[in-house]
Amino acid sequence: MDVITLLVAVLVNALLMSLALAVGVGIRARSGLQAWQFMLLGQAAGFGLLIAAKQTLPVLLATLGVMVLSASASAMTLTVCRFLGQPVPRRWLCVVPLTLGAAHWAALPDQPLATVVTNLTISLQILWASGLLLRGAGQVRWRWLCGVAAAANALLMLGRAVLAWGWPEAYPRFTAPHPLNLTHLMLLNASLVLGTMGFLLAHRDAAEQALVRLASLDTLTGLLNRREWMSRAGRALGVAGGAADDATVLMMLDLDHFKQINDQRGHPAGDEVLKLTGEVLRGELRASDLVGRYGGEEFCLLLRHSDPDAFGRLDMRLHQTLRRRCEASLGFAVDFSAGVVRVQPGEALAAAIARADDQLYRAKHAGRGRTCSDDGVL
Ligand SMILES: Nc1nc2c(ncn2[C@@H]2O[C@H](COP(=O)(O)OP(=O)(O)OP(=O)(O)O)[C@@H](O)[C@H]2O)c(=O)[nH]1
Repeated sequence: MDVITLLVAVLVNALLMSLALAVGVGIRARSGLQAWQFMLLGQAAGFGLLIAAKQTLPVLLATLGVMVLSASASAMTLTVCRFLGQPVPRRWLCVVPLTLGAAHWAALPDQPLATVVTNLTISLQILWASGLLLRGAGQVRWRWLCGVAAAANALLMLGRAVLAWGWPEAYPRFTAPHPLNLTHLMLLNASLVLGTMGFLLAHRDAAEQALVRLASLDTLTGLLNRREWMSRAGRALGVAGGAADDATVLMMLDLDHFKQINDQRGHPAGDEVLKLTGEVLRGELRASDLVGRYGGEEFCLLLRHSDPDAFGRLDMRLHQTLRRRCEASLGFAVDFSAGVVRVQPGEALAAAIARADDQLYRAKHAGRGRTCSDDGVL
């Protein structure tokens, strides 16, 4: 087994995986997988240039090869940042390959020094990406897979830098048939495959999470949709065990004259009102409260540990804030009617909703813009 054969194997492997990703998953701009495709292409191009440098223009092609490999390591960090939703350190990702190119060019008359500079820089780049993956990886398997594969690869590169620095005669250059070179290239091949598998898993996880979000959230307001609210409220009330405490309050809320808003100002204005209502509800309620869009212009709230005074103040704030926000953003005020009940211990969710709906009906008939209750919540 010689180093050039292994290098060609890495090149072909990286090219094929990049192609397979493009064909299988497509090319979606700014996605993590797209950055990984760049990483794979960078590996193929970088090693291609290093092999070509053996035949012609050694200094120029080797320097270009080193820069491309460093850019490929930057693409790995970009991949990780995109999958983890972290800010991308763009400047660093560009500056490091350019600086390495200049340093390699300057150092090249001294081959061991060029090897040290190259291996040290790229190994630190890869360790950076691997650190991002492994820090706080918890139970996320793809992070361990990609992080450990990258770290092993980086550590062997670091070993090369140390050898070239301390024992230049024993480690002349990266194409020498040294056991470290052979081990590194085999491990690099494996780490590219494992990395591709890991990031495909990450891609699948992200798609799964997006589906769960889509299935549980109302797309217009960002609140829980009816099905998800019912299921969470049912659980919160402990339907089976009748665990509702006597300070659990259920509120059904319906925007007033909403049809008129749609008819007179257009459907988009109606949608804006719904979005603002979602924002007001999210802004005014506690994280422990459950709020959902029940349907159309109707919303439902389940509030735990709500005493009458606190609920009265919240109710007033909701009416005032919605009127004020609509006035400020849309130029007209919108109010709502609501019915509120205290959930009885052991009461089924559907029964509490029906009682709150009766109170809502009362509020509409009493002139709208108010909240009604018949069991002392207000
Ligand atoms: N813009 C918009 N309108 C919606 C949406 N969902 C339901 N609606 C409209 O909401 C309106 C509800 O009208 P109604 O049930 O008569 O209620 P209302 O006009 O608010 O009357 P009151 O509740 O009695 O004050 C209908 O015109 C629906 O088309 C939506 O997602 N966007």
